[in-house]
Amino acid sequence: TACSSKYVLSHMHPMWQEPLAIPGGDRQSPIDIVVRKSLFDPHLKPLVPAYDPQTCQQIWNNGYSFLVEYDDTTDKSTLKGGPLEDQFRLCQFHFHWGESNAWGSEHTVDRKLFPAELHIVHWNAEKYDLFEEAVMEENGLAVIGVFLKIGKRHEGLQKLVDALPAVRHKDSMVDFERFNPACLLPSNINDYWTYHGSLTTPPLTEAVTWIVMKQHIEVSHDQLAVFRSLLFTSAEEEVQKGMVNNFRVQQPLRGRPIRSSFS
Ligand SMILES: NS(=O)(=O)c1ccc(S(=O)(=O)c2ccccc2)s1
Ligand SMILES: [Zn+2]
Repeated sequence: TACSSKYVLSHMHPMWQEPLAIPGGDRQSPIDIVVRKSLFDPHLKPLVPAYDPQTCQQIWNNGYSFLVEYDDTTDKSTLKGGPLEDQFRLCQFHFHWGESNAWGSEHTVDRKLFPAELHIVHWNAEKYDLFEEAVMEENGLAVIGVFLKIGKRHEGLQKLVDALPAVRHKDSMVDFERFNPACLLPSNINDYWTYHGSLTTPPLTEAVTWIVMKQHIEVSHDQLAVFRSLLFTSAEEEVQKGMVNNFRVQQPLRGRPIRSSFS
């Protein structure tokens, strides 16, 4: 793939070697959100996530992060409103985090780094028949980003944390049921920034309407420590590598507007 999984030895050693050039790559993610350069857009609507926890299927380690995957063959779990013109289907959520609480998020706000970031991934099932199609289209995906801070224990997250030891190695998977990702959203989901960008892991396609929440959620130090107990490597590999710093380096804004739903 464009980005091999080699380590880049740098201060924050993100996970992989950056490709030299992405075809047409002037809408890459993540970015730094410069608050004073974002533009309040009064036409942005409230976001309407409607998730059915019964569509939750499994949790697995794909060697980049751990993902909780949902049945996206029906419109039972959807996202609409906000900057979106169509109705999108929930397909998975995952996180990015650091080896220390000093960094780990992919997006930053006025250069402020958070210890981790949640991504809830949806695809445009109104315009496309398959996820694989949507991934290649500019209005194909919508990802909600939520920053995590270290603080009080997140009760909703604990069910997920308790399942992580079962998916310690790359390619391990276990059933996971009745988890509603809405419990991971901040209390105020009406304050967000939105811009057009890309996937932050291969294939890095510029298919994403990003919706980054202004309000963070809190998780405990111990909960985030369990994320760091996961491994990038499969059980067979002799050298085990801890799954940390699985974030991409920030990308140039290239003049893109960042709109805010709040003034
Ligand atoms: N970090 S991120 O939210 O930008 C992201 C990266 C990859 C995905 S994907 O799982 O949708 C996907 C998409 C295409 C191929 C494989 C996985 S979402
Ligand atoms: Zn992500």
